[in-house]
Amino acid sequence: MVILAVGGYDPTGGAGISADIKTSHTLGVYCLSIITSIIPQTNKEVYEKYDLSKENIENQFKSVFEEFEIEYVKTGVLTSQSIDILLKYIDKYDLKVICDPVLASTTKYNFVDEKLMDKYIELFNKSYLITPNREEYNKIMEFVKNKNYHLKKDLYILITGIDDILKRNSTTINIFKGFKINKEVHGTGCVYSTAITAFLSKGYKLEDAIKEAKNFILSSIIYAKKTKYGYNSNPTYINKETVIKNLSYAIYLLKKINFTLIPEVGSNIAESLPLPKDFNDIASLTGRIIKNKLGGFYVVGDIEFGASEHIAKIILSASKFNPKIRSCMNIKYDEDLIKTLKEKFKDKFIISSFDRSEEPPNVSTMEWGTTIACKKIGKVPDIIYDKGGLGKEPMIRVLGKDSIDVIKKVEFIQKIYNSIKEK
Ligand SMILES: Nc1ncnc2c1ncn2[C@@H]1O[C@H](COP(=O)(O)OP(=O)(O)OP(=O)(O)O)[C@@H](O)[C@H]1O
Ligand SMILES: Cc1ncc(CO)c(N)n1
Repeated sequence: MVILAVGGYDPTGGAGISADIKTSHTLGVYCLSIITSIIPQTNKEVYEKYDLSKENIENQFKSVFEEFEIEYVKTGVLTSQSIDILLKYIDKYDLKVICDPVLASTTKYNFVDEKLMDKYIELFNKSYLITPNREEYNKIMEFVKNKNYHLKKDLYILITGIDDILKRNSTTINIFKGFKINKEVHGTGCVYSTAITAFLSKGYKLEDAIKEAKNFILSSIIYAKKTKYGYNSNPTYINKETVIKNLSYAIYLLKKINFTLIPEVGSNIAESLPLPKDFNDIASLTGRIIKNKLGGFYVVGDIEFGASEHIAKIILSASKFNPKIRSCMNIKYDEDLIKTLKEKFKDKFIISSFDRSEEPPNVSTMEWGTTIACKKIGKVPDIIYDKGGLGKEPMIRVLGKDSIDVIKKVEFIQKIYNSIKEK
């Protein structure tokens, strides 16, 4: 698959063509790119907008259409000259255009004047989908009304916000629920519209492409790159395939460890999609990791989504505190081990706990216990333990950013346990 991104260049890589290429590449789609303007900027301000000449843009178009067959085009920051050229190519190659109408930067630098708005209306009427944020949508509709213009009836409009509203012919046809993450991230509009374009180029139907791109942009925000003045979106794709691969490799790694910290009830390891809503967003073993008679262990069952409740509840609660925590494994409790980890490895492991005797009635122990353990220290710990209760085995739970991270922590903990027991 190939897509073409036409937009501005942001040297920090947070928005524009750089973000488009990273997004497309992360999704396995080859991204051609045409630069309309060079826009030096930070997350605090835009320094300038240097528009490339009509001749140069014309040659950029000529080169990519000479070398490749292109069906989908995503647009970012455009200029009058680039829109004029694009309009010709849309007709000549019957292009499907996804236009992200970037009227201004998040730092309030205007990219568009009235003359250019006229051109944008012409482009919208030759586009498949436009993806304005709420402010841009209101400006476009006011401009259309004031100039007595009309938008074609079959134009899809995705109004982005936290929830995104898909309209066609002024009728709402779907709403894509979001989840506010407390970060102001630069370039989310670019990444989102490019992700939609990439999924469309893979053959996804529009609403499926938007749904998948929504998961993609949320992951890209969760894993956004901290910069001096803010955050840059970090195109990140974690889907069911990623989770299953991680868990499979994690179990492969576990089998290389002399893992003996197996509780009587057995162990399980689970990993979730980003921002899991329920058990179905979390994969684990359908069976358990259980001791065998030779001092080793068996891994029983397959990896399936929805297979775990106990460990899944821990992840569902922990991810509310830190959406980067997507995995957990329960291992055997040992008092000396916890004591040693607390005294000698506090720089490596953040440890918290809960006391079952303090559990209120009618709660899920794992949800209540995980929440208590996180609230106690104001973050998600690496280890949450409890000393058990009536008919309940004491337990250690190891948490991490994914199941491979968790296994590496378990391997270290096992070595500490072995060193204690050898003394
Ligand atoms: N902090 C956030 N938490 C959750 N979702 C977010 C956040 N910021 C942006 N998004 C999502 O990213 C997508 C695009 O973001 P937005 O609506 O901000 O576009 P935009 O204003 O064009 O972005 P930009 O101009 O920064 O490129 C939307 O689906 C929105 O829900
Ligand atoms: C180059 C570029 N494209 C898009 C945006 C929108 O944020 C930006 N700030 N810079």
